[in-house]
Amino acid sequence: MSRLEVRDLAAGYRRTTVVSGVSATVDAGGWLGIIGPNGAGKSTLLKAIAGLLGRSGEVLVDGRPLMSLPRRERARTIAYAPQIPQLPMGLTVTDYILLGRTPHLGPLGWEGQSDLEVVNELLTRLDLTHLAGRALHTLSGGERQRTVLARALAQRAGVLLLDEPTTGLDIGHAQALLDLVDELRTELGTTVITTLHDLTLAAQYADDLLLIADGTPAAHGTPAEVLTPDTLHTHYAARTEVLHTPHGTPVIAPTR
Ligand SMILES: Nc1ncnc2c1ncn2[C@@H]1O[C@H](COP(=O)(O)OP(=O)(O)OP(=O)(O)O)[C@@H](O)[C@H]1O
Repeated sequence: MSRLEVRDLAAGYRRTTVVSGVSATVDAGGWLGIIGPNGAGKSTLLKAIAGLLGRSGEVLVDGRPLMSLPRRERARTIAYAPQIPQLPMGLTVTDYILLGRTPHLGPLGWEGQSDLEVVNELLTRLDLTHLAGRALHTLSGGERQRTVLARALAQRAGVLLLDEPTTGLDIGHAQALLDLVDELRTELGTTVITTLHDLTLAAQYADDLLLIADGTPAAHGTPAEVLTPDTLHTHYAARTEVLHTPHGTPVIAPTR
């Protein structure tokens, strides 16, 4: 169970600041969706939270600064799946997902039965079992995407950061993935932050949404509070109608 707190975070590349003024708290088992137009800084923010970019401000997990944790403990604390991963192409799907277990292996680095069970469950849940022995470079885009997510989920970290996890996935595989993440947060108390372009999916899974525009927070609240036609017009230059499911969840319909 991990509570994540981001305090006045700013980050960028070389001398250019891309995101700034970001503060947010995600309770243990909570789900924060980061949304915003192309180039707004969502991926940069996620990388900065993961500790992969130079930044100012603070990221605390259960009150402890993330960067103060030893490397191995940090890997058990926070897992990150990038939008465009660099893959070691020679590996098989199973061996690649097993890499996610590295922070949990014993001193000799051998994987045990419990590690293999975690990997097998993910292969099943993400519809990858038939590809278990395939080399990564032979996978389709959606298969590769599910494999990358499986590796991040195998890490069983308390905080899960997923950058556009449904990109390239068909609607069924996208739902299966988000359902699995949702189960992890209810069963294990995993705290989740995802960037998502699909605003309807974001509204269905996240407790809260943080809208980033031009590198700064433009709106933060429940999906119903953030996803209004006015906000979408202002920040996305989009024409939309906001419908609602019988449960009251917003459904974003583009209009002509
Ligand atoms: N490695 C980099 N070096 C320099 N600038 C970068 C780098 N990566 C991203 N940027 C710039 O930072 C800004 C924010 O990029 P980022 O990828 O965080 O946006 P995003 O909101 O995730 O966009 P998208 O929705 O298009 O994926 C953009 O102007 C981008 O060109």
